[in-house]
Amino acid sequence: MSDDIPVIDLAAALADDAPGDLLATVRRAAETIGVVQVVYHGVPAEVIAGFNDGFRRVLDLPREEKEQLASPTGHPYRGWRQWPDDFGRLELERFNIGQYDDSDAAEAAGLSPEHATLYTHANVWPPQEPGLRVATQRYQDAFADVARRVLGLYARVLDVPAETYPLGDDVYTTTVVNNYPKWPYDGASDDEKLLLLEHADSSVLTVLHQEGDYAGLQGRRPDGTWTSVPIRHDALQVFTGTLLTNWTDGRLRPGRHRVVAGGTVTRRSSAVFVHPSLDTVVEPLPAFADPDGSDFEPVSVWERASGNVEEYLRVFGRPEQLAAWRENRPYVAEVTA
Ligand SMILES: O=C(O)CCC(=O)C(=O)O
Ligand SMILES: [Fe+2]
Repeated sequence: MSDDIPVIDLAAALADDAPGDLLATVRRAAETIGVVQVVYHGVPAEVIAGFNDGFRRVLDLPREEKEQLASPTGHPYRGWRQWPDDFGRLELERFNIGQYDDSDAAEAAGLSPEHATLYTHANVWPPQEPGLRVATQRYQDAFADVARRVLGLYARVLDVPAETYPLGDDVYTTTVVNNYPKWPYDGASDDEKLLLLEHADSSVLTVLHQEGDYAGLQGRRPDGTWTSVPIRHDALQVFTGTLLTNWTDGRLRPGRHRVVAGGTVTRRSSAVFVHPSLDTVVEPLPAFADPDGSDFEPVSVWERASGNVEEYLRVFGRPEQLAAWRENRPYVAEVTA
């Protein structure tokens, strides 16, 4: 049953005469499961296809060619990377893209020299796909715009002014393409075939696009059970991240999700994680703050972003990966199958 992850006509929900039951549905989802699908989201089909088709061709390249697309300095959030499980079996293949190509580009876009250091490790662009850089820029901007409009909708359904969430124009975004392998091990339960473990994103909102022939993405209901997000070619999935939960003092729930293996073709997804500008400190906004205090600690977007790589490697880093990062060289995981 997927009624708890509603499909929302975003244009209708943002219209002056939006039906009350549609707004009530949005509100219920935002206050419980923290995931909605949006249709009529306004992102042109060619923007989505330009990005996804390009990355599909990249991820379909022979492994020897993809190895050349790993970050030359071992940065875990730049370029191509594979994740084996503890048995060396491929769980996930990813391509990560930073918002700016390098620190010069970040400064040219108006970031302070300190903030521009986030981009010291440059993006990797596959020479096989010369159009991908521009296609990615369009995709990331269009998805950030969807996040802005969904935030406006979430203000509307909670009856607070549209500008309540100070996302601003200078958002901080990160982008990832996920490629999940076909699962050759039959008969396993969902818990035994997790390709991406349960988590909530640390964004304000994440806007995702999924492709494949099975509903591998699942959202966690408040009672702890799971519900799948059906594949709809016209829909984008929007997850509430922990920063929005903090801003609303817990009122809007983080969309906890995971990915289960299945299907007969490679499942692909791509996500744009949308955050406020790097100089924002996120804490409950006046519209939501409880005068008796909050359980939420202030979060500095800059401290989070700048500590991200070390934190990731501390939790998930394999010894060879850590060594590569310390020695400023590419890391390519050993994969057995
Ligand atoms: O592949 C998906 O549908 C989800 C990906 C995801 O949760 C993530 O990249 O954070
Ligand atoms: Fe996620």
